[in-house]
Amino acid sequence: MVQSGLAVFDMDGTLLDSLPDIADCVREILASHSLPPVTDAVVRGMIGNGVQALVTQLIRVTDPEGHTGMTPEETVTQFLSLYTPRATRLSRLFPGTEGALETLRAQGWTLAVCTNKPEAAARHILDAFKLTPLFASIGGGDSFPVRKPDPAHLLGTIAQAGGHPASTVMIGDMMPDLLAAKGARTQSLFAAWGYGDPTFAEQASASAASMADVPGKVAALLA
Ligand SMILES: O=C(O)COP(=O)(O)O
Ligand SMILES: [Mg+2]
Repeated sequence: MVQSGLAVFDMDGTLLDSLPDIADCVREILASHSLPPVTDAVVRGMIGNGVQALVTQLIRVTDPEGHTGMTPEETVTQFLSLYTPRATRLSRLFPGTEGALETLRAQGWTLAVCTNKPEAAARHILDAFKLTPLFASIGGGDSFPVRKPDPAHLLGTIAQAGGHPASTVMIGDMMPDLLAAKGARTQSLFAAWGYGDPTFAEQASASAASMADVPGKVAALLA
């Protein structure tokens, strides 16, 4: 009998390789302020803490002296209006994602998403990939008063899915995912295929090299 519980997935860098669309929107914002473009590699390290954090880092890196007058508030609005409608133009699920989710469901796991992305954008993306029906709850970065790394974001997502922290594994690629899991007292699985530094694995209960590894790894964590 396979041990099963609740598997909570982060989105960007875990389910979805969202970097190409996010980086394109970032470059469009920079061009609108006559600033030079940044590479995908620069943007990669800015993803995972929510859109406010991405914008704050972007302004710090590209316009540290404030010559353009771009403000975090206006830039968040600009980013969301550019990104939300085209979030799946270039972005793709990581290899093996659909198969891993189907295997988990067949083994009796309940699935959820806990992302710092705004809930509307997250739902738009899951709908586009026809994944929405697989998830018992979708906790976005604006669904609760706080977001990862605050454990209340993960705990709220778990409660909405009808789960319990003791039988939950949080799967994610960045420190906010692993810190939220620690705070919520769930198991955690580091998504080594994502955008995080490999050393983040030290902060997780276990590490997976690819989506295909996830069903076996989460089962082992709850055994
Ligand atoms: O940084 C974001 O906006 C989203 O990141 P997450 O899906 O990895 O939580
Ligand atoms: Mg992530």
